[in-house]
Formats: sequence, C-alpha cells, structure tokens
Amino acid sequence: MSSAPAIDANALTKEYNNGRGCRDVTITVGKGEAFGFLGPNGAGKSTFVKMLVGLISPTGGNASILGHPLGSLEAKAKIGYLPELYRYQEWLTGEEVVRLHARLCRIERTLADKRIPQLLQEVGIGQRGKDRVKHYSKGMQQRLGLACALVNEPELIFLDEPSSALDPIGRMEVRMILERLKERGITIFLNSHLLEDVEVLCDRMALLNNGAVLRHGKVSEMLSQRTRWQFKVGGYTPFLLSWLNEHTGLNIRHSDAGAERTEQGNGQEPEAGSSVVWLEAELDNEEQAGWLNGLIVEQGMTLYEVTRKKERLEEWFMDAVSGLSHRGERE
Ligand SMILES: Nc1ncnc2c1ncn2[C@@H]1O[C@H](COP(=O)(O)OP(=O)(O)OP(=O)(O)O)[C@@H](O)[C@H]1O
Repeated sequence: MSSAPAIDANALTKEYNNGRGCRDVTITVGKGEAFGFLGPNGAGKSTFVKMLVGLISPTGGNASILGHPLGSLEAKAKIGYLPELYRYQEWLTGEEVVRLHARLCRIERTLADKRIPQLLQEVGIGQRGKDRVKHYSKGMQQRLGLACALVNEPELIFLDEPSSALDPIGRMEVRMILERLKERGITIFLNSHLLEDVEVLCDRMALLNNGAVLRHGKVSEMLSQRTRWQFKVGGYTPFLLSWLNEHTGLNIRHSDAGAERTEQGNGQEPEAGSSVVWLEAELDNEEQAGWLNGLIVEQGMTLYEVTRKKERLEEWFMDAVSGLSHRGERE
C-alpha cells in the first residue's frame, strides 16, 4: 500500500471565464481522515471537488489522489463521488441505477448481485430499491446517490452536501453511515453546510471564501481556540467590570445567560434583593477561569455559578466570515 496521502493539492486553481472558481488551494488529506470543506454559497467548494474527481481541469497548480495524477483511471477507480443536486434516471428502479454505476465501474456481475442489495440496505433504501426513481423523495434520491458513490468500494469518498435534502432523522442516519465508513478506514471529503456533521465527523477542516482558503486546521484545535465562560456574580457593583477588564486585559462583559444555567454552580443561591449579574468572557483555559474566579471573590463579590460554553462550529464559522465580502448567491 502506498504511503501517499489521499489528497495532495498544491495551489490548485480553477478560474472560469468569468473570473470565478477557486484559487491556490493547498491542502493535504491523510488516508483514513475525515476532512470537512466549508464555505458560504459560491465559495468554490464544488469547483474544487470537481477538479479532484477529474470532472473539470484545473487552470493552475496540481494535485494527486492516492498518489495518482488527477483525472487518471487509477485515481478514478479508487474514489466515490456523490455530487450535489444530481438527478438520476427516473425511469429506472433504484437498484437498476446502482447496477448501472456498477457496470460503469466494471464490477463483475456476480459481485454486483451480492453488493447492491447490501448497499441499498446500508443507505436505508432496502426493498424500495425495486421502485422507480420517479417515485423517490429527494431524500431517497440522496441515499441512492450515496449507494452509487460506494458501489466500487472506494478508498476515498467525496460527498457534496450528502444530507441537504434529508429530514433530521435522515441526516442522523447518513451521519451514522459516514461514521461507519470512517471506522472502516475510508477517507471522507465532506462538503457541507451542516456544520454539526463536520464537527462530529471530521478530524480537520478548511474554510473557503471567495475561492481561497481562509483558515484550515484540526477541528478540535480550531474550536478550542476560544471557549466562552460565564460567571454568575452576586453583590455586583459596576466598578467590578471596569476593574476586571483593566486588571486582566480580557474582554469581560455583561451576558444574558440567565436562561443558560447549568449544574456547575456552587450550590449557593443569591439572597433576595442582592444585585446579581452574569458576566462572560472568552478564555484560553481553565487556569485563566480560576484566576478570574479568584479576582471576583477578592473584590468582595460572591460567585454563584460558573459555566463553560464550548464554541459551536456555527459560531466559529459566522465569526470567520463576518465582515468579509463573499461573492455568493447574495450578489
Ligand atoms: N461553470 C461555471 N462557469 C462560471 N462560473 C462558475 C461555474 N461554476 C461555478 N461558477 C462560479 O464559481 C464560484 C464557485 O462556485 P461553486 O459552485 O464551486 O461554489 P460552492 O462553494 O460549491 O457553492 P454552494 O455552496 O452554493 O454549492 C461561484 O461564484 C459560481 O457562480
């Protein structure tokens, strides 16, 4: 087995005639990794994936797939691709559509006979595989696309918005399918607007904006960079906030966290009539939170509750793209 990464893209660029597309995208995805590719509408995510699967040619840079050149038969034989908004032949049954893909992949008939019912079961189509595609809901068609993308038992699978047409239960089921694929060592490249899927499934991610990579790195590190802490403080005087900010150099502010109580309180309840407020700040680590707790108590205030809110990817995403221009559908 070669030690080449699953995807190795260097300054990969596609400039359409209108100047749009994506430019200078450099990323490496290791074998067995799940990689999330995020970005607002029109950021260039599909363009990048289409180059990697050999559907369109780059206008600059280069890339290899599992050690093979882009667009080569060797590369294509090892990848699966679920395109966004793909329409299947509605006069065929689901089973026939997967069989057609199996034939295109030159999979032996006896092997296909065995694999297709298993795949239909795995993606949740089951016996509905006997129905014509024209009777399928959008969600069923998306599941069918997943079965087609898996028919050649790929080592690397590209999924362009695999759950966009699914209801919450369907999304959960697809997420579980993807988790099983990951457990089997299949590399997953996931284009998704469903940030929760990326957060749960992916090891690393890149954020694309206006065709270029804005940020990339490990999901865990990118999310843990900022953690919001909230403090329920009794006996509060306005002097405390300015003193704390001046003393710590942090951006501590009032919060309306009352509704977000957790079990992490110290058990004490504020006395009636005392002035109680919630304060919040983004902190680096628990030591910093402990330091802040100490300062609050030192100033004669009472600390009733301390909660930590892990930053959700959605907040991170909004923060990363806020204030930036992006040429998407809103143009
Ligand atoms: N064939 C094409 N010719 C010209 N411009 C194109 C073509 N395909 C895409 N574009 C433009 O290139 C940019 C990137 O499009 P792309 O579809 O890759 O974005 P995306 O991030 O996948 O968006 P979405 O999340 O909406 O699917 C957009 O501005 C789009 O309008």
